[in-house]
Parts: sequence; C-alpha cells; structure tokens
Amino acid sequence: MSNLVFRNVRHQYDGVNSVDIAHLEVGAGKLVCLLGPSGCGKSTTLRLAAGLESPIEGEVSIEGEVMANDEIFVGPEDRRVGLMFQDYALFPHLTVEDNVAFGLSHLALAERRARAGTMLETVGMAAAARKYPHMLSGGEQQRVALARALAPSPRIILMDEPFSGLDVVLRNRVRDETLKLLKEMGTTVLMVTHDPEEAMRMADEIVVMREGEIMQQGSAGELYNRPADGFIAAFLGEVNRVPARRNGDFYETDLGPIPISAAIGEGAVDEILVRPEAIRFLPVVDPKAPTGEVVLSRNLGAFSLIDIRFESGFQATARVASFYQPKVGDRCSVSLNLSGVFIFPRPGNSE
Ligand SMILES: Nc1ncnc2c1ncn2[C@@H]1O[C@H](COP(=O)(O)OP(=O)(O)OP(=O)(O)O)[C@@H](O)[C@H]1O
Repeated sequence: MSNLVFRNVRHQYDGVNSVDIAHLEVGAGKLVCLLGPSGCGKSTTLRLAAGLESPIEGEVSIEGEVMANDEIFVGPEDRRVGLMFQDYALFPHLTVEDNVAFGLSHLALAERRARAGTMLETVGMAAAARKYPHMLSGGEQQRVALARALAPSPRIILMDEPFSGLDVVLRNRVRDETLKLLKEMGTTVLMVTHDPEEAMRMADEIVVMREGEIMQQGSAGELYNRPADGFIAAFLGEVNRVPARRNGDFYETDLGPIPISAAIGEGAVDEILVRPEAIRFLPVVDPKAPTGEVVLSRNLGAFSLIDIRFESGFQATARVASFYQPKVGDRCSVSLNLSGVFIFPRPGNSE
C-alpha cells in the first residue's frame, strides 16, 4: 500500500514553477530519498507533503486521504506527519523528555511521560531524559530529534538533510543507527538529500529531481548502473568522458572499440561515459589492448585511483583494487567492462 502519493502536483514561487511532479509514491514502510542538485525542488516537495506549502494544481494524499487538492487543504498539524528538518532544532529551554513529549499534547500527562520514556529508550537516550539539549553531543541531539519525530506515531516521517549538521564520522554512525531504527519500526520515510552516497546508503528507492521535475526513480543499483541520461550518470558517481568516433558498428575510443549496440537510443555521439571501475587495469602491457602511461596513482585504502594518459593526450581515471600500486611513468594496458559504459546519443542528430 502507498502511504504518500503526489498526482500532477505543481507548485510555484512568484509565478515560476518550483515543483512539477506527475507522479510520486512512497510505499508503506519504504524509505524514499529525493536527490538532486541545489534548487531542484527537493525541499519544496517535502514541504508540500508536510502541508507547509500548498500546490497550485494536483493532489497530495496520505494513506488514501486527500491532504491537498483544488478544494481541500489539511494543515500540517492535522496530517499526522513527523518532521525532522535540518534547522528543526530541539527546544533549548525544555529537557530532553519534554522535547520528546512536546507533540503528545493529546495524551494525559502520565501517558505522555510513558510514551516519551519508551521513545527515548528506543533511541538509546533514556539516561539523558532530564538533561537539556546543550548538554548533549550533536549525534545525541539527533537521536532525541528522531525520538521526538517518532513519538506521536506519525504516518510518515519527512526528513530534510537530517544529518548535514554532523561531522563525517558521526554522520555515518548516526545515519546507520537511524536507518536501523526506522526499518525496525517499519516507518515510512521521505528524505531529502543532495548527497548521492547518502541516498544510495539509505534509500529503498531514490527519486532524482532536476528543475522541479522527476528525472528518474529506482533503486540505487538501477540508477547507478542504468542511468537514464548523462546528468544522472554523473550525479550518482564519477564518470570519465571519453571522446568517441563512429566507425561501422563500433565507436573508436582511446579505451578501445565499443559496440554501437551499447548505446541507449539513436543519434550522434561524440563522448561516451565510463565509470572508473569499468576500466580494467592491466599492469603488463598487452600489445593488442589500448596502452597508456600512468600519470597519477593514489592509494585510498580499499582501492586505488590511477590516472592513465593515452597517446592522443586523453586521460582517464581507473578505480582498481588497492594491491595495484603502479608508479608514475609505468606503462599499462586497459580493457573495458561494458556494464559501466554509458552511451547517450543526442536524439535528432544523425551521424
Ligand atoms: N521562499 C521562497 N521564495 C521564492 N523562491 C523560493 C523559495 N524557496 C525556494 N525557492 C526557489 O524554488 C526552487 C526550489 O527550491 P527548493 O528549496 O525546493 O530546492 P532544493 O532542491 O531543496 O534546494 P537545496 O538543496 O539548495 O535546499 C529554487 O529555484 C528556489 O530558489
């Protein structure tokens, strides 16, 4: 069953479209990430779901109930959604327990306390119930904010860049803990991030937005391995942009011939996108394979990044297992794994 559904939802700021979504669904118990560059409409989409903005067209519904359309508008306080925004800080003058109990005013005092206690236990913060937010670390504050968002048993949690205020090490830990908890509780989540890695780590489904519209949606694997266009391919991970020239049924490139059958659609091609891990590094020169010279070699622990310059002057980066540690100046050959090679012809331009 779908929890949150957008149908033909359009929103404008000052007469300009900020969001124009034909269809968006967040299934019950799923974690969906809205991903895209700054200004693409992610936060506005979340605010439309929360009831902090209203659409000029279309319909937003939660659990089958209309929240917003031409005639109906349900305010944020009546949507039973949990909000966890980047600037949605804890109330500094309330204790941790009172922060978590804040959204439970419909319950009797004893029940509020009991529910707040249970939620604090769930996030591992029961011992801090009487403390004030300034006495907690960033990660602990985040856990309390999560307890506060979950306490009223919302139908969906809406998160806007919830981990962006945390440093890198803490962010990974808090993110993993949060994900585990959300999954254990079966919570439905719509989360905004501009960080592809974060989206890939957390989401059941990623929705890539650009200029207010949805460009592609799918699992991390689908988007990374079968991106719909060059923008999405490059947004989700590094790519080499390899110059290509058509020759019969192949494109000639410095990385070797690539069959035209690998192209997605028809039209002119002057560059082919190749993921760094799709370049197989051959430390011993193979006279039958494309050959170049190592110009940069960086060992990043789990893998190495090796920049190779070919005869034409073109340089490509290969990502290889870190036991390969070639030196600058070494000669090497390469071969390609076509599953990391993307050809997006420009439609309308024949070759
Ligand atoms: N209060 C506002 N008034 C006018 N225009 C706005 C307002 N808020 C956002 N916009 C514009 O609407 C568009 C979508 O903004 P939105 O904040 O939804 O994007 P975003 O993808 O969340 O960006 P970011 O990642 O930078 O937060 C942008 O062009 C932005 O400039």
